[in-house]
Amino acid sequence: MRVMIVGAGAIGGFLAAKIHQGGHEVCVVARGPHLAAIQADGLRLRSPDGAEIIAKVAADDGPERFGSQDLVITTLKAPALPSMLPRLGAALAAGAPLAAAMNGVFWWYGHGFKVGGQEADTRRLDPDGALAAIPPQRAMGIVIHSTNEVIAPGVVQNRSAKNRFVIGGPTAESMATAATIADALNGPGLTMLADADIRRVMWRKLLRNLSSAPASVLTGGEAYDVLNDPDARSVAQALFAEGAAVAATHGFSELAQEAPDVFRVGGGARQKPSMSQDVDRGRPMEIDTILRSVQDFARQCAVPTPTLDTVIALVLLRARLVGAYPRPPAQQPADGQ
Ligand SMILES: NC(=O)C1=CN([C@@H]2O[C@H](COP(=O)(O)OP(=O)(O)OC[C@H]3O[C@@H](n4cnc5c(N)ncnc54)[C@H](OP(=O)(O)O)[C@@H]3O)[C@@H](O)[C@H]2O)C=CC1
Ligand SMILES: CC(C)(CO)C(=O)C(=O)O
Repeated sequence: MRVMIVGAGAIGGFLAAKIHQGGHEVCVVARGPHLAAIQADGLRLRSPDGAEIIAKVAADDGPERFGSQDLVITTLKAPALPSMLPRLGAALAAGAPLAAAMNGVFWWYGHGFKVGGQEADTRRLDPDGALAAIPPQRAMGIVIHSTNEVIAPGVVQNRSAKNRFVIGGPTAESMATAATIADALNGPGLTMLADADIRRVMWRKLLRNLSSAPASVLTGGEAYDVLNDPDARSVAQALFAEGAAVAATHGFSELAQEAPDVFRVGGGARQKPSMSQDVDRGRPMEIDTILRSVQDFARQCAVPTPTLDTVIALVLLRARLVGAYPRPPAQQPADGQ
């Protein structure tokens, strides 16, 4: 299979190395010193035990020169996807599916998915309509259960004992394609499973991100700190409960029962959630896909979310102060100020 990974950072680097190891033809789109290191020495993936694989993959700063692919996986942070899309024409020309491996709500989530007689409100995720150009039968999402970080240019450190990726899409046709992709990619080095109920899988992960990421953004703590501090933990539990109440209006009421697992003593990664790493680096944050989309769903179904509303307001301010989220037009400073 010819597979392109667009935005081969932490997650994309893991996937590229593993898919390459599985015998597929892999090319990656990256940039800066990370790209230069991949081009010079290959993509290096380190396991938690220190073992390393080096994947000699083709790499460039754009997708254009690689030509048509059988599968395009984007592992860009969500805010970067719309501006990349117009550049993917050649890669997608032969009808390749586009799978987004990401946290949060997929832009296609509402396609054919009614909540109280209305399509779920995902307008915030595609305000300019760029992503709507992807035909739903070729649109896919990958839910990630794997922790990785780019620790040096060209070097990805994996930090999970188990790494599991779950793929699915919004239509019967995209689900059939997702099953074919999972068959092709799943193997000893990579767990890639298809799930026809991908929205449920998405929510399970989303509730975990939603619970721990905001307090980490606001306090600088790791996910472990947020989930084990007696005071911050109650904020995380309230966020989980509100998110689970929203998920229930979408038909996923059993997810509320997972709270004891999420909040078991000693749980939570010994690493800052990626949204918190982004605010530290002043990089565009996935606030719309992980937080505000859930708030939009809540408003559509009249579910009260007082804790979520409060933390979103504070996270937005923190993000705006470091330039990681746009200010509303009314708050743009006047010339000369
Ligand atoms: N890391 C993790 O452990 C987990 C991440 N996720 C999710 O996975 C998704 C990907 O996250 P992650 O891998 O951590 O993110 P990274 O920032 O590590 O990877 C994204 C990569 O895309 C690159 N990039 C951005 N724009 C362009 C462009 N125009 N051209 C070329 N390269 C570009 C970035 O470069 P640059 O660095 O220069 O911006 C970066 O290397 C997110 O949705 C995240 O929430 C989910 C579970 C765990
Ligand atoms: C790895 C994990 C689960 C940590 O919260 C994550 O999804 C993230 O960093 O966004």
